Amino acid sequence: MLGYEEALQRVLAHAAPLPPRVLPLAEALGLAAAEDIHALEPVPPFRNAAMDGFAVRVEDAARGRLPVGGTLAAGMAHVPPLAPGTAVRIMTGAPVPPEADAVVPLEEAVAEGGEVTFLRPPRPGAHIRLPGEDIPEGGRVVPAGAVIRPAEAGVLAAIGRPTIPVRPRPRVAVLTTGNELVDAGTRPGPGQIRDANIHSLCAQVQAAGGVPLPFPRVEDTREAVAAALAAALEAADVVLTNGGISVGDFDYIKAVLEAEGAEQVFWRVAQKPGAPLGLWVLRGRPVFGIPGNPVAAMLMFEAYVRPALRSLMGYPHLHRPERTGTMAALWKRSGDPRRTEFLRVIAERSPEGLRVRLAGPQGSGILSSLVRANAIALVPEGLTSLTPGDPVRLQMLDEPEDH
Ligand SMILES: Nc1nc2c(c(=O)[nH]1)N[C@H]1C(S)=C(S)[C@@H](COP(=O)(O)OP(=O)(O)OC[C@H]3O[C@@H](n4cnc5c(N)ncnc54)[C@H](O)[C@@H]3O)O[C@H]1N2
Ligand code: MOO
Repeated sequence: MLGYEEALQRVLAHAAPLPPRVLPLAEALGLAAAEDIHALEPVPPFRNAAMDGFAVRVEDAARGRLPVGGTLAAGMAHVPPLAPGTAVRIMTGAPVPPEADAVVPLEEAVAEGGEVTFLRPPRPGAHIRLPGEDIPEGGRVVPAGAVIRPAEAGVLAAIGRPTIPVRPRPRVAVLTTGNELVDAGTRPGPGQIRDANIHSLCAQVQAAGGVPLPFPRVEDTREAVAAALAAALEAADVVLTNGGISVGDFDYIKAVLEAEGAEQVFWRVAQKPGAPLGLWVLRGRPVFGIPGNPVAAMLMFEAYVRPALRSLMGYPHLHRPERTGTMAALWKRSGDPRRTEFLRVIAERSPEGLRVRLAGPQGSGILSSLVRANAIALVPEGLTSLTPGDPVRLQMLDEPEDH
């Protein structure tokens, strides 16, 4: 059976960055630039004062008292020439007259009766900001793939780009299936349980940067599954189906996908939980068949869907930080050892490094132990136990992707 690493590679091979969209800066925040952005003009565009004070010629200022001829404010379109042997009051951001070669801050000047003297002679170029000293004309301000943060938004605005082509947020349809499910706000009747996964999966989509599209719950019939799938493919870039993907009598997802002519990328992976995970491509869109058990659903999202969404968004880093921890207690595998096992663990800093213990019982329906976990421990196939002191491969859940 297909292994975890190979399945992940196949997922990423079907998650090429989405076509760019030009978005206003505020909407582009957190998204990856789709192309290199260069400045068409220098920033700042003209010589201007870095301090409130006096614009002078250095040689005049060195001679002592100077008459003050007017005031230059930021935003003035026309700057009169600086007459020889005079100073002019100037405010931060105002254009510096071409004849001036220094600005003396107010704190270093004594102004009295229309004249000014300086505590010390200014250096040539003092407190004058030069055109292009921030960004030269033609300079690259944002490389393709860089994520737009507030600083990039500011720089882009400064070069006259109120919009930018970015990789957009993928719209992700989330379809939960199962006749036993009722809404979170409903008291379950006999045999019913609340639909936890629509909430956990939509939250995971949002946390990954995507736009969740929660669909009305899908009944366990072929017709209902087919209709929901068709609607989801209309509305979304990626479809997540949840439940109904195993071998039960009412598991219709796979059969419907096949009947619709979907290309199966894989179905079933040698892993626990999440063995029945599948990926199909239908009408050019990836459709993930995610197992219904609540922990399997969330872990499969974390292991496969989250990196895929990040890849669609053109992010440079797809994977959580990996560390090696040290097992603090015994863990014994139950069942077939020919599969990767994802354990919910708590990794705690200690002087010897990260000490790792289980976050609780590891059953596929026990979501509370995922609440406590801050890492996933990956146990490779073949290993039947971990004993105290054994090294263990960790993926850190609460830390941003770094590779
Ligand atoms: N004979 C076999 N039986 C099962 C196998 C197998 O290989 N052979 N695999 C098991 C594994 S592993 C899993 S995981 C499940 C996955 O099955 P499905 O994806 O078809 O999921 P369902 O049967 O629909 O549901 C499984 C379980 O999860 C509960 N569930 C489903 N959806 C939700 C939801 N939205 N919120 C909360 N809980 C949900 C559902 O009630 C079931 O208890 O199959 C095993 N069986
Ligand atoms: O693999 Mo299932 O996903 O254990 O619960």
